[in-house]
Amino acid sequence: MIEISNLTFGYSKKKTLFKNLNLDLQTGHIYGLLGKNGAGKSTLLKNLAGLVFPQEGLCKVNGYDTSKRSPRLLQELFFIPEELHLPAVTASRFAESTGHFYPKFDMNQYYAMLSEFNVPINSFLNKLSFGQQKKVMIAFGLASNTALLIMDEPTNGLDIPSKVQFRKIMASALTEERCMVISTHQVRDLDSLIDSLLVLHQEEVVINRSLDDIAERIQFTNAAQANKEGILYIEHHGIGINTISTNVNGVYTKVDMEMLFNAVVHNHTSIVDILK
Ligand SMILES: Nc1ncnc2c1ncn2[C@@H]1O[C@H](COP(=O)(O)OP(=O)(O)OP(=O)(O)O)[C@@H](O)[C@H]1O
Repeated sequence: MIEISNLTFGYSKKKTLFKNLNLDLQTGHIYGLLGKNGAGKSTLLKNLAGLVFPQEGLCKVNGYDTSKRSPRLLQELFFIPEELHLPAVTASRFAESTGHFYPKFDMNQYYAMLSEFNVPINSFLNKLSFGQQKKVMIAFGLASNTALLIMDEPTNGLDIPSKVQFRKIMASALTEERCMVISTHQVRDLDSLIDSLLVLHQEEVVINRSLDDIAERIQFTNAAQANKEGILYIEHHGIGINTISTNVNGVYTKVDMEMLFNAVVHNHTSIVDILK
């Protein structure tokens, strides 16, 4: 559904953020996009949403070039940016005036999610707290039932109970026809939500793998349980040492996304190579 080929982009010609970046994403998945501050996560999402245009290469969603911003594409794509500037209308009025741009928009689903998130539907959106505004947009984006839903830092501003609700609501809204891409630095917020991990590092997507694929190739254990010859990365914590090692015995361990991300950004190319 998403095909990015040889994407080169920079806000100025001199400094590129991506160079010949390639990426293929499929429907039926929730992808988590990780990268250091300034790696270009938001910019990559904006290329996908057709809000900025490649200098070179092509970004396609459902076969449409996103830079052309065709109505047929835009009705199947919803982007929730990190910062919101919502109008002075109620959540109900907003849906009545905007929902019809999305042919599969479901008003009942929208109200059900707002109720689950406990957001007042009769207050002006611009008077709601940042977290409440985020919840309205998340509910609207999910209820739009677009084939592609892109969220930039959706959990920013959500309190702990709302993050739990967010994960629950997201998981229930995924279908085989939808693709969701979420960027965050709050790696823990993605736990038990995403099924595939993308890591953007040094102008490229260096990891694009399902968590199952990752667990098949590498193991996350403490030092005592690690396959000593296969240790690829270690991290000291208060009471011991955690390791990433090659999976030689076929035992699946839970993927520690934070540790994997740390390993990648510290340039442990052997891990990237194993996950290629
Ligand atoms: N509109 C813009 N004009 C010029 N430079 C920009 C613009 N937007 C972003 N940048 C620059 O592009 C780089 C990547 O920014 P981007 O926001 O995509 O990174 P990010 O990975 O989302 O960062 P963060 O994790 O801090 O949100 C940064 O160096 C930023 O200063």
